[in-house]
Amino acid sequence: MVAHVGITSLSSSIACMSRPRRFSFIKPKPLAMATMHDDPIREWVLSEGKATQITRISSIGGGCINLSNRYDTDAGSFFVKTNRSIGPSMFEGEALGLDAMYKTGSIRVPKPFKVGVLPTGGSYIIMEFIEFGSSRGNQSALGRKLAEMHKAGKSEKGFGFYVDNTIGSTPQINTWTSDWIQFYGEHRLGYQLKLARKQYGDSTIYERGQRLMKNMGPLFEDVLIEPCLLHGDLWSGNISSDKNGEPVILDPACYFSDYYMLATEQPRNLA
Ligand SMILES: Nc1ncnc2c1ncn2[C@@H]1O[C@H](COP(=O)(O)OP(=O)(O)OP(=O)(O)O)[C@@H](O)[C@H]1O
Repeated sequence: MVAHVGITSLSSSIACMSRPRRFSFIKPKPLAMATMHDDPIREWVLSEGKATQITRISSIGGGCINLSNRYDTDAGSFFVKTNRSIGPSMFEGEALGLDAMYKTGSIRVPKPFKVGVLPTGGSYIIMEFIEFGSSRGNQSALGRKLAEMHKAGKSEKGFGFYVDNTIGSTPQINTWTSDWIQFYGEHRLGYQLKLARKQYGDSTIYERGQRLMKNMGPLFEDVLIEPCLLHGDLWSGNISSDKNGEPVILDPACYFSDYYMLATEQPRNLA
């Protein structure tokens, strides 16, 4: 089983794993009660989503950070996440990640459709709704499909991503960097060490980390590391399967890096 064990998302992962999935139904508002511009989600579904009618909106549990809803319409179903307090940049990062993975034509991911701002504050993302199967699917198929994605998702800009995104709710810095050691040292290890020092006020681990960063170079002397597209937050809660048992991955924090970081978040020779 591929498991994400990054520092930032471990505690939120545990909290999320223990959450039961909950479904409840919300009666869609009749048109007269919600004018189109009051509700950009409804507006998108009834225009670019090509629906003429929303038949049901049901809430989906499972996530920790956002509210999730399924919109059933006469043009199929849509999956919608909203966050009442955070601006659109978190969902923009998610949409760019989903789009990058979708375009590799390898593993199944929901196609992102729209990100926007809610008139009452906060933001939303609309994407393809995927009907999940009952199991987590075939794990060797998952491994093969991920490898296909890594092969297909290449970067011409080096290590990083088009935007900074978030892992859980922690910012993830993706500044394009041509050298992997520099990228990993500065934007992954170094950034996390700074957060740990700020949050816990203990500089011992920070100083040890700085020493490690300075001495990483020789460990990778003869290793060729090519940037490839990573999901970036691949823990069991972000892996599922569709009705046909095909693996599906969700809720990414994508960036281009060493594919070995997929499983361990540790550089290969230090694991
Ligand atoms: N495209 C989709 N189609 C159908 N159901 C989905 C889809 N994406 C996610 N889900 C379901 O909704 C739940 C919540 O989604 P997700 O994990 O993306 O929310 P989140 O609040 O952003 O999560 P987290 O707190 O883990 O970052 C998932 O556990 C999954 O069951």
